[in-house]
Amino acid sequence: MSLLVKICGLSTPETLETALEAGADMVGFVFFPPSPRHLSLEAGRELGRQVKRRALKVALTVDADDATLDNIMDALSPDIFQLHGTESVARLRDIRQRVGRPVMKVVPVATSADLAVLPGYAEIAERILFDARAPKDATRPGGLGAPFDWHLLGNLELALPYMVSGGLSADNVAEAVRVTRAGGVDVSSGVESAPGVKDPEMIKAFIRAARASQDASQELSVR
Ligand SMILES: O=C(O)c1ccccc1N[C@@H]1O[C@H](COP(=O)(O)O)[C@@H](O)[C@H]1O
Repeated sequence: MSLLVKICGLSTPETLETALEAGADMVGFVFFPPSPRHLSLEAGRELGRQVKRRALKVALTVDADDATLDNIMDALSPDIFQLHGTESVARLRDIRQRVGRPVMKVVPVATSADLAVLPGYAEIAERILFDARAPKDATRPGGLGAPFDWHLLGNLELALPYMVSGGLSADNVAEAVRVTRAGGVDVSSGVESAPGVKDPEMIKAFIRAARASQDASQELSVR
């Protein structure tokens, strides 16, 4: 299966176009006011129109209430919701039913104990995204450019598809895929020149490096 590449936190037509033309499978839009990548509903609507089915549109939310989810559905009509907060399994079930779209639950990782939540989420979510656990005093639960210890996923057996994020860049994405055996990768800070400012060359380099990592692992498996 081909590696899914998600570029998250896109906020301008130009960088969105770069990600789409470079072959991103998923493009992420952040709806979380404290984030430097936060989008208004109107900006989300415009960027969403630009995608024209060339990639899956992912709406990133953090403990969003029902009204916010409804507004995002109306503006962006996302293909997937990325739930990046402390949503419980029960809340996940409600959201899944309310939006009628697949959900990708983020599991923050710092130690192996963080993986204990997986069986509950796996009943509802279509996909899991493992991200570095943010420090307690962080202003947001992700998008901080910090990696976690990928070896914690080394022996993971999960029936669901999963992706990995947290401090990825063109330089380390191949190693992250090799260690975690993730089916997808997600990046935000690692393709930016400053928080919230996406860099077209870094986006292209990341997608190239992610694709090359897969070619390399396929080569190894036929030897
Ligand atoms: O991007 C943000 O600002 C953000 C805000 C709140 C929750 C998650 C956020 N981003 C996601 O965090 C991970 C890791 O990002 P990074 O590459 O380390 O910057 C990724 O899934 C982003 O989508």
